[in-house]
Amino acid sequence: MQITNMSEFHKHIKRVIISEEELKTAIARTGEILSMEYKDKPLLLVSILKGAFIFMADLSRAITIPHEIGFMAAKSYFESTESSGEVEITLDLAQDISKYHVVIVEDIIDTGRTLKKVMEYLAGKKPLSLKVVTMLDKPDRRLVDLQSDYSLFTIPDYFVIGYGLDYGEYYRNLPCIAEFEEE
Ligand SMILES: O=P(O)(O)OC[C@H]1O[C@H](OP(=O)(O)OP(=O)(O)O)[C@H](O)[C@@H]1O
Ligand code: HPA
Ligand SMILES: [Mg+2]
Repeated sequence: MQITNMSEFHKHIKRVIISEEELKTAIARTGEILSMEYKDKPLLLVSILKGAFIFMADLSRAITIPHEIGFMAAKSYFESTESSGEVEITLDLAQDISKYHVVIVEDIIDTGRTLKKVMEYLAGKKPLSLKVVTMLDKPDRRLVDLQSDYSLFTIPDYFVIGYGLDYGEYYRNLPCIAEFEEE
């Protein structure tokens, strides 16, 4: 799929679910909480690309204590609103994480498959501790029994786009979270 004109682009944006202002407020509050929780500890934020890139950039700037950042990439959704069921890790971390308290930064937990795979992988590298912060949690679609430690918004079973989240690689640049309109 390629979207090259604005009417095609807008046609798939059904309605705003979470506004830019609501996101900003929630991220600022989460930054404060993490800054207190990890004070005087070696903190490493690990973002799961691509979806978490905008949340990661905002959250890192909302955290006022010293910390490092790292990136992994995982993919299981292609041109579909359904998970393919196969999570592929396409980019590995560059750091040795054994001397860090690691916080995984995710954009969304949906079926939970991506997070499960990433958590198992990172736990095997024996960090000092391992927690998860997710911008969005969609518990109705969970297929794997896991929860995040910090969750900014719980959403119903809608396929959502914006603020890093895509459909077919588009819509990551929307400044809010919107419901995707299939056709
Ligand atoms: O809980 P799950 O059902 O596993 O879904 C959550 C994952 O799916 C999306 O990634 P995607 O595969 O779309 O890759 P992307 O981040 O590059 O868009 C999203 O960014 C999460 O990482
Ligand atoms: O609702 C969603 N939107 C975009 N990407 C996703 N990956 C899992 N769930 C979603
Ligand atoms: Mg995606």
